Amino acid sequence: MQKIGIFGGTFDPIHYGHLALARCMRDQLQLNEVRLIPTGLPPHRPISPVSPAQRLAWVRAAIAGEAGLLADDREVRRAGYCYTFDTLREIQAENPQALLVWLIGADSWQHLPTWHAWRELLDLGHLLIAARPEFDIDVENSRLSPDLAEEFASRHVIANTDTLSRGKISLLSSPLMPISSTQVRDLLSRGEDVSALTPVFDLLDQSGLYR
Ligand SMILES: Nc1ncnc2c1ncn2[C@@H]1O[C@H](COP(=O)(O)OP(=O)(O)OP(=O)(O)O)[C@@H](O)[C@H]1O
Ligand SMILES: O=C(O)c1ccc[n+]([C@@H]2O[C@H](COP(=O)([O-])O)[C@@H](O)[C@H]2O)c1
Repeated sequence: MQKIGIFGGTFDPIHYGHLALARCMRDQLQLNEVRLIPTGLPPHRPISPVSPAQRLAWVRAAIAGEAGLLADDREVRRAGYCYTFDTLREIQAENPQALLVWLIGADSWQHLPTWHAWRELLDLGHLLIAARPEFDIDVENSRLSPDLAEEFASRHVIANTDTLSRGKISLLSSPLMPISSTQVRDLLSRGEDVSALTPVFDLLDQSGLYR
């Protein structure tokens, strides 16, 4: 069965943490491809002054020539808010035989109950959650909403190539990466070197953005 990885983000800008996660899901779960999908108009955060087209261009540059990683521009082209539910449904309709395997970080996971049609969204693919420093994914943790803990308990499986299945949730076995777009933006605004944090440091520099 074809297995399509889906990794949505603001990518404002893309960094090595994003790349590591995309490679990790591709390799560990033997996905045919992983689509990085920069969001256009995000429903849950302030609009970035950096255009969707610019963020997409950096994603393209960051993954150029890398087998199995693709940039998908559908959310950049979409008019109105970008909901992951719509994105997964579209990709499934275009690939009726494929299994969708979608990834979010632990911070996004904590906020999932605020997402559009979040329970139905969980039925559309196999969700992978990536650990992130300072964001707990421990389902015993009292800060996790009871609704979310309940969904996790009923859907959780250990991720491997045999257990991948629609409607399931797994923790991705990925290294903890203390890196964020916020950190990249902050360093750039102070004129500091970000070459250790993102492969597109030279393009960021040339753009003059975030200064
Ligand atoms: N270092 C990381 N570890 C785990 N997950 C991450 C990491 N960086 C980003 N993610 C996840 O990748 C997805 C897209 O992230 P996004 O593009 O918002 O980057 P970000 O670094 O979180 O940005 P910002 O600092 O602007 O919030 C989100 O689900 C987020 O949780
Ligand atoms: O569908 C939703 O309601 C929804 C709400 C918040 C975030 N998302 C998606 O989650 C991904 C990560 O979002 P962010 O803000 O952490 O970059 C990105 O693809 C967003 O489109 C989706």
